[in-house]
Amino acid sequence: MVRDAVAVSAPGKVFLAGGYLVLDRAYTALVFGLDVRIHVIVENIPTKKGVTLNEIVVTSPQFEGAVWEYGYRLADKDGGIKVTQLRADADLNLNRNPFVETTLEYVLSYIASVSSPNIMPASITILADNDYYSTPASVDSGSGSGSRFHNFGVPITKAHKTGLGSSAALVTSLTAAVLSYYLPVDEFDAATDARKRKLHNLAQAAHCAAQGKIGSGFDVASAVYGSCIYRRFSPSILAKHGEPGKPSFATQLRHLVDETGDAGTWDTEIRKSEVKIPKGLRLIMCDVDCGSQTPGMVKKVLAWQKENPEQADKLWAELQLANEGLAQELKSVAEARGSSDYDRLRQCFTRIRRGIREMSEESGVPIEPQSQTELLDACSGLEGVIGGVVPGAGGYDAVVLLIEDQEAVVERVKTLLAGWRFKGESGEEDGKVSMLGVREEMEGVRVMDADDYRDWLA
Ligand SMILES: Nc1ncnc2c1ncn2[C@@H]1O[C@H](COP(=O)(O)OP(=O)(O)O)[C@@H](O)[C@H]1O
Ligand SMILES: C[C@@](O)(CCOP(=O)(O)OP(=O)(O)O)CC(=O)O
Repeated sequence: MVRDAVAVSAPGKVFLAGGYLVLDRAYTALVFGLDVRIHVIVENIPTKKGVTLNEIVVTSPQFEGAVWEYGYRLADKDGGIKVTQLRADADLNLNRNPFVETTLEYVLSYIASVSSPNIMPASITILADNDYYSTPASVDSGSGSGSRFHNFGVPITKAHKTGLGSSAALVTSLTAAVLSYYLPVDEFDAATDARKRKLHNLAQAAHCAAQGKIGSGFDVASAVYGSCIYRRFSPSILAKHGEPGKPSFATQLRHLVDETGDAGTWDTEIRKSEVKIPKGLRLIMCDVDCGSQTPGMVKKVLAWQKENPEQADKLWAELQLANEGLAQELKSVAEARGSSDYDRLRQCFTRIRRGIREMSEESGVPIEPQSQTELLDACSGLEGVIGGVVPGAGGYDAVVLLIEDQEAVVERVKTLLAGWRFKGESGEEDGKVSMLGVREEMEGVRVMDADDYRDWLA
C-alpha cells in the first residue's frame, strides 16, 4: 500500500556528558534531543516531471544543485534493492549524497523483504530547520531571511554545519518516512514503541554503512528516541551482514532489523525516564566559529586509553559517576518542584569539567582546550548560568550551557559572546562565538502532517 504523502521529522542532538566513554558499553551517555529537526516528505511522483519507471527523486531545496535521482532494481540472489544514481548527462560529475543513497538501499531492501518488492516511484523532499547551519550574511539580509526553511544558496558540502547531528537526523527521518510511505500502517507506524525499535536498528545500520565506520550511535539513538541516557549496542551486531546487492543481503538485513534468525538482539539501552530538565531551566548551545578543527581526536584518546589502561579506567570511572550525578541531580531538582537551589548542579558541572580537563592533559588531546576553559568559566560566572561543558568529543567547536530560562539571562550570555574573541588552535584571536536559537526537547522521531510543507515542495 502506498499513501499519497507522508512526513516525518527527527531532532538534532547535544551530547551533554559521556563523550569517548560511550564508545565502551561499560559507560553511558547523557544526550539531549534539540528543538531543531530534519523533515522528510515522501509523495507520489508528480507526472509532470516526465519521470519514467523505477525512479526516486530526492531534493533538498535549501541547497544549490541538491537533487539526486535514483534508479532501483531488485538484485539477484536475495541481494535486496540496488540503487543507482542517474545522471542527466554522461559528462556531468555525479554529485553523490552517501547518506541518502545508502539509506535508500537499506530501507528499500528491508521493505522488499518484509512486504512487496514492487517499489513505486516517489518524490522525496528534505527540509532542515535553519539552525543546523550557520546563516551566511547574504541570507540574513536577503530575501531568504525570515523563512521557516532558509535557502542557503550554496551546495550542501559548502554549508557550515553547527554540529547538531544533521546526518543522523536525516537518516532517521528518511528511514521512517520511507517505511511509513511504503508499508501498511499495521506494518510500520513511526509512532509506536515496538516500531521505533526497528526504526532504530535500521537507521543505525544505514548510518554506519553511509559513514563507513561504527561510532557509538548516540546521534541516531537520540534522533529516534529523543533525550535519553544511552548505552551503545555491541559493534559485533553490525558485523554479520553483507552489502546491498550481495547475495542474501535482504534476508540478513531483515533479521538484523527484526532481531530474528541468528542476527541476535540489539543490546542498546535507552533510558528516558531518568532524563529531565527542571522547569525554569534550559540548555543553550554556543557555536564557536574559529576555522580550526582537530582531526583524529577519537583515535588519539583511544590510543591513550590503550596505553594507560589503569589510569584511564580510574579516570573514566570517576567521570561516569560525575555524569550520572548530573543526570540524577537534574531529575531531583525537576521533581522537587519550585526548588531553586542550583548549588549541587553547579558542582556537578565542575566535577565533570575537572575529569574532562584531566583526560585532555593526560591524553594530550584538546577536549577542553584552554580557550574553551576561559569561555566556559566566563559564561559560568554570569548570573543565571548554572554551568556548562564542551559537548560530545569537545574541541574548539561549541559549548553547551544550562541556564535559568529567562530572557535577561539569555541577553547576558549574548552580550558576553558578542564581545568575546576566541583563540583558535593556531593561537590567533580570530574566532566568533554565537548563540544558536535552540533548546532541549524530549521527543524523538515524530509523524508530521505532509500538508504543512506544501509551500516548500517542488
Ligand atoms: N539537509 C540535508 N539535505 C541533504 N543531505 C543532508 C542534509 N543534511 C545532512 N545531509 C547529509 O549529511 C552529510 C553531513 O553529515 P556529517 O558530515 O556526518 O555531519 P553531521 O555531523 O551534521 O552529521 C551531508 O554531506 C549530506 O550527505
Ligand atoms: C567522541 C564520541 O563519543 C562523541 C562525539 O560526539 P560529537 O557530538 O562531537 O560528534 P559529531 O556530531 O559526530 O561531531 C564519539 C561517538 O560517540 O561516536
